[in-house]
Amino acid sequence: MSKNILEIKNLKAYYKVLKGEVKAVDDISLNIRKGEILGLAGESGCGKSTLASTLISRKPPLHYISGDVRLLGKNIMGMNQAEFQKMRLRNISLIPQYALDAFSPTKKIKTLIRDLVQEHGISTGRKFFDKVEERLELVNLTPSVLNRYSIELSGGMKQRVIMVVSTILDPELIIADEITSALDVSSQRFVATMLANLRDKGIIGSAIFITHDLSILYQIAERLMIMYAGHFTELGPTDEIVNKARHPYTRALIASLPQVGIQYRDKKLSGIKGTPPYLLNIGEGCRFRYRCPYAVEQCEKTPVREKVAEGHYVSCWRWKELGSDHNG
Ligand SMILES: Nc1ncnc2c1ncn2[C@@H]1O[C@H](COP(=O)(O)OP(=O)(O)OP(=O)(O)O)[C@@H](O)[C@H]1O
Repeated sequence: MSKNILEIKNLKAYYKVLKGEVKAVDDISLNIRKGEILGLAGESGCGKSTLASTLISRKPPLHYISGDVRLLGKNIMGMNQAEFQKMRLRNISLIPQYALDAFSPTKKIKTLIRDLVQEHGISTGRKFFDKVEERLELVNLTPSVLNRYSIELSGGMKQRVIMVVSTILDPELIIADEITSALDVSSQRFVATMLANLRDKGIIGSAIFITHDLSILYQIAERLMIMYAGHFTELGPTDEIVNKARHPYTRALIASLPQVGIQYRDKKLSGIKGTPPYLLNIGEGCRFRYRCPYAVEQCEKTPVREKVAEGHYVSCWRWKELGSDHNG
């Protein structure tokens, strides 16, 4: 059997809007290995959440365009809603941001959990809530939160409740989408570490951890993938990406690693002027070329993905000559 839980090949998913197509996920390839935490990072608008939505829901105006996505060997892009729903929570599960806030503040957490999982055809009897209570303790919450209202919980507590619900059926793959972004620094670390603990205990298999915050990924992810403006930029072991990145954009991200408590979306990338391009009907070429200090004529063509070292890939025409000690 494959050592990969998820295999994504040349995936394209675009928003179809009145003026054309927003190419938010454009030719992304990525395998998720059994048991790993992969960090997915990049500036706001680079397509991280769109990649998560493409895997989980694909609601209009988001449309799958092409490419192959296999979860546990099954082609999930070819599945209808009912077929995919059977894999939700059991095989693949999303931990969304702010999930509890979307529900009625007049319902107790226990009722909210019941509503959430019943949508997936899961029975919510005594046995189910015994397991919920056990899991709440694992994330340092007491079972008493079940009888409280969501407005009585802090952001970090709510995120941990959602983590418990999303992982209750021990899914092989978790996608955590910006689950730490709205939290203060100590809660961010706590929630991220909790997710890593669930993996270490074998409760979840693998995870894709999406965040703006590279410093959190540095602590919990074995590999990092960087996206820029819907394109693949760089992928590799975390240490190698942090210390020996080849892509000028990755290097700029690393160079702009925030001081404690400042997220880099709140801060301009040091040394790089400008903002990411608008992805509506965007054409050929490296999408970073408008901001890249090393851009040349060749960058008008979309770079191909090349192997730098074992497990380390980059999409930049100039990666070899630039080496790994330039500064974005
Ligand atoms: N419903 C939509 N219709 C059209 N374009 C969209 C829609 N949702 C997102 N986009 C565009 O798709 C691109 C990718 O957005 P996405 O939210 O996936 O980025 P992100 O990296 O997750 O950003 P953030 O970190 O801010 O959440 C952006 O250019 C965004 O404007």
